[in-house]
Formats: sequence, C-alpha cells, structure tokens
Amino acid sequence: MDEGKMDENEWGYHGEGNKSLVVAHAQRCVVLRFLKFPPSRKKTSEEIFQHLQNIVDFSKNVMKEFLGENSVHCGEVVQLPLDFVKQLCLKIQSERPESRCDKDLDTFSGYALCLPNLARLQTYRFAEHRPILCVEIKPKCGFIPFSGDVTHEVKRRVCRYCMHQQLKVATGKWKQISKYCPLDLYSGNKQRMHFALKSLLQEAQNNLKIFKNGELIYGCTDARSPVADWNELAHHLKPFFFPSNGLAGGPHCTRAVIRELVRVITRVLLSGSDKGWAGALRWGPGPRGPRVCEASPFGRSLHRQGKNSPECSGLPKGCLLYKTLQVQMLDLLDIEGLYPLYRRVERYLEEFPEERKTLQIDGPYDEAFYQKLLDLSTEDDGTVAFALTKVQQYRVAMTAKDCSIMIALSPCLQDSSSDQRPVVPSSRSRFAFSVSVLDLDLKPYESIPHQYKLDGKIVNFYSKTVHAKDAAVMSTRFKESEDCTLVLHKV
Ligand SMILES: O=P(O)(O)O[C@@H]1[C@@H](OP(=O)(O)O)[C@H](OP(=O)(O)O)[C@H](O)[C@H](OP(=O)(O)O)[C@H]1OP(=O)(O)O
Ligand SMILES: Nc1ncnc2c1ncn2[C@@H]1O[C@H](COP(=O)(O)OP(=O)(O)OP(=O)(O)O)[C@@H](O)[C@H]1O
Repeated sequence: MDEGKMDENEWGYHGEGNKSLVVAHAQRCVVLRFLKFPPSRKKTSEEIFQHLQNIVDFSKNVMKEFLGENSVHCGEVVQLPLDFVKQLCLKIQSERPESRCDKDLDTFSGYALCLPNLARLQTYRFAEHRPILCVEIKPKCGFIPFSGDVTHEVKRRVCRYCMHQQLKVATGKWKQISKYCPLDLYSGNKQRMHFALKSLLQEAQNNLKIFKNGELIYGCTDARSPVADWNELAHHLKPFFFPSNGLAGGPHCTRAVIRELVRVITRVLLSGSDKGWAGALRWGPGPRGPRVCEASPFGRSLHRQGKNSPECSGLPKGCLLYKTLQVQMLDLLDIEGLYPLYRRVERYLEEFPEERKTLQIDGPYDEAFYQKLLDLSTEDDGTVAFALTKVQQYRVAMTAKDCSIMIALSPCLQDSSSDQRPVVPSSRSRFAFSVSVLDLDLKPYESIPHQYKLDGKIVNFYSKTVHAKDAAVMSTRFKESEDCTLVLHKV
C-alpha cells in the first residue's frame, strides 16, 4: 500500500465493533482497522501507535502460537495522511449504525492497522473474480467454569452466554432470547453444532454475519435491525450451493439451502487446518465443567431424555474451535477466584508503581510474556508472581472468549485440482475455504473490576428472572390445581 497516495473514494465502510472501525478497499483484499474512542477521551498519537503495535505483537507472539500460523493475521501499523483519514471519516459516517456512534473514529493520530480482508480468501492479495461467501461467527465462551472458587451454584449448570441473554433482552440490547448456546457449537457433535448454527441464523445478534463478495448480506447491527429473512438469504446463497440445478424457490428451496450452509460450516469448523498440532497448553487430568448447558433447548431436551452426559464426539484437536476453547480455558479460576489475585497485584502496584513496566502489564507482549502463560498451576503460594500469571492468563482467556472466526468459501472451478487450499464438499458443489480469527486485542488489565461486577450482575439477574419464571409456572400449576379442586367440589 502506498500510504502517500491514499484516495478515500477507493475505500468503503465494512463494519465496526465497540473499539474499532474497519474500512475495506474496493479492489484490493485489504482493510484498514481504526481505533475508536469516546469523544471526551483523547489519546496522544504516541499512545495510539503503541496500542496498535501491542495488538500486532500480541497476535504475533501469543495468538499465533496458540491458534496456529494459518489462522492468525497480525497485520501491520500504517501511518496515513491525516487529510485522507478525515475525508474517509466523513464519507462513511452515514453508514455507521446509530448504536455505535457513541464513539468516534480516531482521526487525530493517522495510525491504523492494515490487515488482509478476511471476508475474501486470504491467500490472495487481489480480489478474485470468483464469488466469495464469508461467514463470521463470534462464538463466545464455550465452557462452564470448573473452578472451585465459583460460589454461585447456577454458574455450574448454565453457561455465561445463556445467562447474559436474559440481561441483554431486559436492557433492550436485543429483542429476543437466542436459542444459541456456545456449548452446543463447541461440542463437536454434528447434531448439536447444526442446532447451534441454525439458532444463530434465527437470531444473529452480534454473533453471526454473512458477507457475499465482501458485502454484508445477513446479520444485525442492533435491536432495531430488520427481522432476518431466510428467503432473502437463500436467494443469495442458492447459486453457491445449487449452482446448476433449477431448484425452484419457496420454503422447500429455502430449507435446502440453509441446510447445506449449516452442513458446510460444520464441516469447515471441524476440519483441522494445522496437521499434527501438539498444543502449547498441557492440561492435566483435572476436573472439567459439564458439557451441556441447562439453558440450551438442546441441553434441556437431552435432560428430558435422561441423557445428562450426552455422547460427545468432542472437537478434533487440530480444529480452530478446539484451539480457541483451550485458550479460553486459561481462565482457570473464574473471575471469582481471579479477583482477589488482581487485588494482590493492585496492592503491589500501589506500593511500587514503577514496577508496572517490569510486570509487563501494558506490554511488551513478547516471547517472555508468552512463556509465562504456559504455567497452568493453580497452587497459590501467596506471591505477586503467581497472582500476576493468573491475571495475564485471564486477560488472554477473555480475549479468546470475545474473538470472531471468519470462514471464507469460494466455489471450486472444474479444473481446480492444482488448488493448494483445503476443499469442503457440499451435496452439489465444492468450496475452497479458509478459516481465520479476528479481534485478538488483549483485554485490558483495567477491565477486571468491571468483569467482576458484570459477572455478579448477570448471575443475580438470571437467578431472579428464572426464579420469577419458576414461581409463575408454580402459581399457574397451583391455580390449575385449585380449578381442579373446584371441579371436584362441583361433582
Ligand atoms: O462482556 P461481554 O461478554 O458482554 O462481551 C463484550 C461484547 O458484548 P457481547 O456479549 O458480545 O454482546 C462487546 O460486543 P458489542 O460491543 O456488544 O458488540 C465487546 O466485544 C466487548 O469487548 P470490548 O470491551 O470492546 O473489548 C465485550 O466485552 P469483554 O467482556 O469481552 O471485555
Ligand atoms: N481483517 C478483517 N477482514 C475483514 N473484516 C474484518 C477484519 N477485521 C474486522 N473485520 C470486520 O469488522 C468488524 C469489527 O471488527 P472488530 O471485531 O475487530 O471490532 P472491535 O471493535 O474490536 O470488536 P469488539 O466489539 O468485539 O470489541 C468485524 O466484526 C468484522 O466484520
């Protein structure tokens, strides 16, 4: 990229999250990722450069090691002309969802990250003329905490995502409770994975997006987004999955197309891209949480059938979901066990503030930082070193709980035998695919107290809501039995 000759007309709005905004180049397979900040919070250019450089270093030295060479794209920090950034910011403003406009794109520093556009097949630098379908999934936390420090009993039965749903709907973030449960997606069991993916397609929230040729065709930006339309989605997808047959439209066609999509995505998610992956994290035989969440409709139906520990095929070790889950499980103690350790580090830093640098709280995220993450012991010897290791592991785990997986699919040409990329078959076609991870920004040390409070809030709200629902069911039953008594009296 020639940073000297930048033209805002060659770039278009692509998407954004809570902390960054992404624009894509119209022809080339690259994106620019800018940081966003609340209007009042100004950072210096030097701070922004360092923040971005930390993101690159963390991806390179930590996440690439954990998740594999092929799935992590570190990108590079680029310096852009301020005029270009300002014009770009004006150009894209009208396309931004209202709910994201509480933060402004950084137009002050001129720094951004330049990354491959993962909504296109990443092996190609220039846009191909082949159609490309890309599915982005934010799977969230795939396990139930197994830490002995957990005090809320409900946390041992219901996963955080499912509990959080109640709070999100009550606060108006989303309109309805999703049937998606991360434990189903991470189960490795095809039936459960199909259920999880269909649930995401029904209620995408911020966990699913679909792009066609780099354009968003499915997914919602906030609770005000229009209702998902499967017929429209099927219309977009039909040429990919049923290229040459005249499958008529209508509900039958829609179902067939969605079924194919779900099957292909499941296959890709179960494929192991890095062969012979040994895994940097060597877990002992210690306890692991339950494999089914009680709030998942799938889990509930297993429960009704008396199958409390379902037959679990498990995830293949080389696949990206498996590796992501391993990194998530670096949250060994749960926030309840971690918070006192964070307080220990805090007390130490209050006494020796100059030590913050030596402890690598704000980087550098180098090889030494990575090596310390591999210590999985949970025996607290009372030291600051132990507390710090657990704190850093927790931050990495939280990052893996919030990252997204991008699956890019491109139909294989008839003569594509020389193609080096992995291929996934569907019933009427074949796709070359790539799987990548994005949003691997290490969660800040400062967010730990927030996590602690939020955890309590989610659990209390869930317990209260479920308790209220149970009470309502009980009272209905009581009324029914009263009615019944009346009937009996009458007789
Ligand atoms: O806490 P959670 O589970 O709600 O996750 C937050 C996400 O909400 P979600 O649950 O996916 O709707 C949230 O996503 P949205 O902005 O709601 O789309 C962010 O990803 C946030 O991360 P950060 O503070 O921007 O680094 C995420 O915060 P972290 O907890 O990962 O820091
Ligand atoms: N390299 C990339 N290629 C294609 N699209 C991307 C890329 N990076 C990000 N995106 C798109 O931009 C969106 C926002 O990016 P990202 O998730 O990194 O934002 P964020 O603000 O850090 O997220 P969060 O809300 O989780 O903090 C993504 O959901 C994805 O659709």
